[in-house]
Amino acid sequence: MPLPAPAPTGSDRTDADPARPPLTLPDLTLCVAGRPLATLRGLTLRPGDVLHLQGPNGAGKTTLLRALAGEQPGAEAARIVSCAPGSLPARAATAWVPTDAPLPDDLSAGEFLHFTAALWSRPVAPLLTLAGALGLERWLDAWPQELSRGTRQKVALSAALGLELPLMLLDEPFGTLDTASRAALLAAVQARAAAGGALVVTTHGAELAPLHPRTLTLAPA
Ligand SMILES: Nc1ncnc2c1ncn2[C@@H]1O[C@H](COP(=O)(O)OP(=O)(O)OP(=O)(O)O)[C@@H](O)[C@H]1O
Repeated sequence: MPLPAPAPTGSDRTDADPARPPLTLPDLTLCVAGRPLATLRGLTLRPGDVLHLQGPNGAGKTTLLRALAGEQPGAEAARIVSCAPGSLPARAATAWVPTDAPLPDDLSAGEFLHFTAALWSRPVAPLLTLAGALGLERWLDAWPQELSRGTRQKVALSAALGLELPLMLLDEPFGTLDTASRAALLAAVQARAAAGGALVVTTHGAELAPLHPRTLTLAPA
């Protein structure tokens, strides 16, 4: 399950720090099952950067995000807050929202937001504020199985963005959202960046264009 992750404590705490860029990606070849998939030119994401990760279907966008989240090999050379992907400090600094993010069956949407905030030792207010902006008030007492796909995604996005971690990895976050919710999500992404968060966002569309993001296009290896 992408969220929650271990709660950061003591020296693991990774609030935005310009001296520790949220993400450093060297030139690397992304491999899946031992086969080269895509090549990346190196980049460093600093607090406030929004990176639009783009490329055709099958280029490896999701694979790269999963590797950065520490869920599979492939990006061992990357550094997240100066630490290896999958390490505790890296995971403590990263909010990862895949497409169709799973939610626990035994928590209502609101309970999930409270649980996530408590696990990360963060205030729940930002998570609830985002949930409100995404129109989730009437769904906070509902179980995941009662929610539509887009509504579940809004819950996961509210949890991830509301934690206000240094790095957010969002895979096709606009894909299941209605028009009003897309605008609310774009505003939330912009606010996180303005507050010093760094975000990597995949989308085939032009939703991020108003933010003038940096871009990284995956090229076949
Ligand atoms: N665990 C795996 N084993 C083998 N092949 C895999 C594995 N994971 C992904 N792939 C392959 O890697 C390629 C890249 O997939 P990925 O989902 O990362 O692409 P994407 O750029 O996100 O595509 P889309 O735009 O369709 O979401 C695909 O050909 C996929 O089948």
